Amino acid sequence: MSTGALIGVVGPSGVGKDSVMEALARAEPSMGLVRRVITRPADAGGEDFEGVSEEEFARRREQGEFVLHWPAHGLHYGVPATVRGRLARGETCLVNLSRAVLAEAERLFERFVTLHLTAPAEVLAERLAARGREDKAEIARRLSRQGFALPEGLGRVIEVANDGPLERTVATVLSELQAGKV
Ligand SMILES: Nc1ncnc2c1ncn2[C@@H]1O[C@H](COP(=O)(O)OP(=O)(O)O)[C@@H](O)[C@H]1O
Ligand SMILES: O=P(O)(O)OC[C@H]1O[C@H](OP(=O)(O)OP(=O)(O)O)[C@H](O)[C@@H]1O
Repeated sequence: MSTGALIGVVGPSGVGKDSVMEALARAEPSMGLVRRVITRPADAGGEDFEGVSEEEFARRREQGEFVLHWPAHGLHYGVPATVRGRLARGETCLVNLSRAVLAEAERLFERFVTLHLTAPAEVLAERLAARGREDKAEIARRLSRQGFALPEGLGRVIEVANDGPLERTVATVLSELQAGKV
């Protein structure tokens, strides 16, 4: 069996990373979602994640339980190393990443694809307000990162606008992935 591809989904806050990942997994049952470990209260809402304390996160990091980890928005995010077993069993996995770890992810995973989602600034602002997980100040901080570019020299990048219906984004992503025979 061939190794599964890891699809790292990136883009500015509010662009729809989690929504697109969930819709892709619904549309294509061979794709699985990676549940991240985050130092965020477990009942914050939004994506399905495992909420842990700072101490527990540090303990897991030191034990090598994360294959990737990074700080952002005053939180710590970790990708459980168990994703390696899933990929080895041929599963295609979707994971929400920071743009800052893409080069490292390419080095670590044999079949890595970046899915870069985009949307106009006013759409991001409207969506973050409607999502309601963060207060106004935190939304402003998140919006200020929207211009943050992808690192130079990445291998395989698929860029898709998520400014229309989710179904359209999903169809475009699936056809781009198939075109590249991921
Ligand atoms: N294509 C879309 N059309 C309309 N609303 C969307 C679309 N994609 C995402 N949303 C909404 O935008 C908000 C932010 O989406 P989310 O998936 O949390 O983005 P991100 O993970 O990139 O911050 C959510 O309330 C979600 O329901
Ligand atoms: O370095 P960046 O590419 O800007 O990404 C920073 C962080 O933002 C996102 O987090 P999260 O999903 O918690 O926030 P979001 O839903 O508001 O994007 C993403 O998953 C990273 O953890």
